Amino acid sequence: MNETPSPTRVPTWAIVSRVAGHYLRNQRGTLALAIFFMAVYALCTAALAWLLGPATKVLFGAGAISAATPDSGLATALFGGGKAIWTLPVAVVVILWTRALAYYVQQSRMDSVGERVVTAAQRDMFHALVRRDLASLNAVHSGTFVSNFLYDATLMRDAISRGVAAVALELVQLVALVAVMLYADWQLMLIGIVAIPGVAWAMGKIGGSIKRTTQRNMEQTGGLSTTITEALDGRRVIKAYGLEDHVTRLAEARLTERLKQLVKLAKRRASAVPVTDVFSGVVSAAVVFYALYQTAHGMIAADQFITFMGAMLLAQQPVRNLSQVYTIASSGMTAADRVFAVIDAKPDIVDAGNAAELVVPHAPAGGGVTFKNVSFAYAADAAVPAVRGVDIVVKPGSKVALVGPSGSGKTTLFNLLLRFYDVDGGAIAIDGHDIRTITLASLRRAMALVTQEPILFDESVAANIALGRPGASRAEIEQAAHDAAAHDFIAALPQGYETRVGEGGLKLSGGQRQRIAIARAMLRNAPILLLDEATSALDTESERQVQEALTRLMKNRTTIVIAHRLSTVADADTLYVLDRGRVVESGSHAELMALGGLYMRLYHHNEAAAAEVKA
Ligand SMILES: Nc1ncnc2c1ncn2[C@@H]1O[C@H](COP(=O)(O)OP(=O)(O)OP(=O)(O)O)[C@@H](O)[C@H]1O
Repeated sequence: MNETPSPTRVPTWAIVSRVAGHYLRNQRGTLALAIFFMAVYALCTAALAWLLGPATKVLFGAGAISAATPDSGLATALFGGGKAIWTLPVAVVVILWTRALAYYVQQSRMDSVGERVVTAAQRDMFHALVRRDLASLNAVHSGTFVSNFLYDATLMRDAISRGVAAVALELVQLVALVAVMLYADWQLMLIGIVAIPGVAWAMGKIGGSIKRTTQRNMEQTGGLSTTITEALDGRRVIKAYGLEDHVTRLAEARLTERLKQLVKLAKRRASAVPVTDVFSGVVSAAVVFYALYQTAHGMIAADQFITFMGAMLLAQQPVRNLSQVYTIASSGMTAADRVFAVIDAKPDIVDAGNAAELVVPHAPAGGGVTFKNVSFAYAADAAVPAVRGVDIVVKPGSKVALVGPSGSGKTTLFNLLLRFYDVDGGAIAIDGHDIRTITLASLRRAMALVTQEPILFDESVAANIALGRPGASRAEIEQAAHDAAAHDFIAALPQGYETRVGEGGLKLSGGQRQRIAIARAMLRNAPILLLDEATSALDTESERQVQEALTRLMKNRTTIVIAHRLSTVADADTLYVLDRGRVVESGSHAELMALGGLYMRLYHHNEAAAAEVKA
């Protein structure tokens, strides 16, 4: 089973432009507000650096302030004439409070943008997921999808709310601080700029490594989700066979493997700040050296020097944060790539361009099904066709049974009729219409499928029945339940039709679940009924009740039934006996028994097994 749905396929710019164009587009207002407050935050930081000049003047006297300083007029107006003792502290408080408010607004807005983007992406993922072909759903383990949904989407959110937000915030701050540094001394500033290529190169290296480690980590998270879903889905078998230790070992192996990658990732991420510090340390030393040289030669005033150093020290934090942002963004890109891979997966089984809506009347007017020379092989086992040269005719209103040993192709024929897969050769038609020429929705509307293990969702009984025909009235739901011999037990449940059935319908017995599934099929009122071993998992009493319900359900409908217990289909109009993908015999029960072939052997084998069970 493929657990690696998406190696990195798309360039970074394409991912960024897709997030921006598709997901951030309708959040422009919030983004503009956040960016405005980021600018306010940055200006406040720059103002703090600038304030160091006047503060120096106050502390060291007027001689400390450079006459050439362009803002000395403003500084004098605000802080001159002894006012500084009041105005300077007030300015510090006002700037810090404004900065705090700006931080809160921009951060909360950006977080909400991140959450909205992720929810929109999850919505798109789910939409694409449920519309995928069965083949592609089968090819990826459900645990991987769970991890796409929860883990990858969260990394994507972090990249936006902590990554994009921080990039914008820190960049604006950096620009403002650079402006202060330039104003204080442009030559010193040039020395500072020398560090940028070095830091960028180092960050590129670290980011690339983080991307690769994140990719592996995501795959392992998918594997871990798989182990957890399997352990929960198989809980009954695990308990019955005492497999707790076995599955715990599996989970531990996954966790240990994942931990290794997480530790590696943590190391890569943590290396971003020190690497930046190494570069900025060298540059700071060079700046200090040159500044001291200038001071010694009377080329720079004390307030300029202090302002420059203040701005440079304040700039360390944005530079550090930017280096970390790169690591968060790298993970987010990898995650977004995987998320988009899920969203972009297009089903192969789609409506043909000129597909028509098929309306199938109930028998006897319609509902005839024909398989003509049908062949099909699953992609996983392309060399061995699952069915080949199959010819089956199901007349409207008749009951046809598909029988045969395990693996002979019975379920595959259902899969093909429902167009879960397309035939490789031959054709399937309903009332003479090739099913590839009609819309998928109308094709599937014409059929009701009742499976051996009915699928119930953790909703109310009424909601589960209503899935047969969304929008059905309460009276119609109850009528369907009556017809399925389910009304009495439903009425006896604690909240009647409003009782939740539990995960997978676990709060109900097998027979009860089956009758709810039959009620659902009753409500669907489809002209063609597909029964897949509908009674084989039940005890005698439940089977009798379900069988009665099924008999009512089959009235005026074409029925195709897969059966292992041949006694339940002895009354079928025609039985098709499959063996290794081919129809080897067909006819009524009596005809097939008279033939004395595979069917007769299977029948005797069945009878003997049933007698053994009774004994
Ligand atoms: N999703 C799949 N991918 C690959 N091979 C498959 C798949 N499903 C079924 N097969 C193969 O196709 C063949 C027919 O399987 P199918 O499920 O149609 O048999 P069946 O008659 O319904 O068996 P059973 O009575 O045991 O349910 C088998 O060899 C099986 O291994």
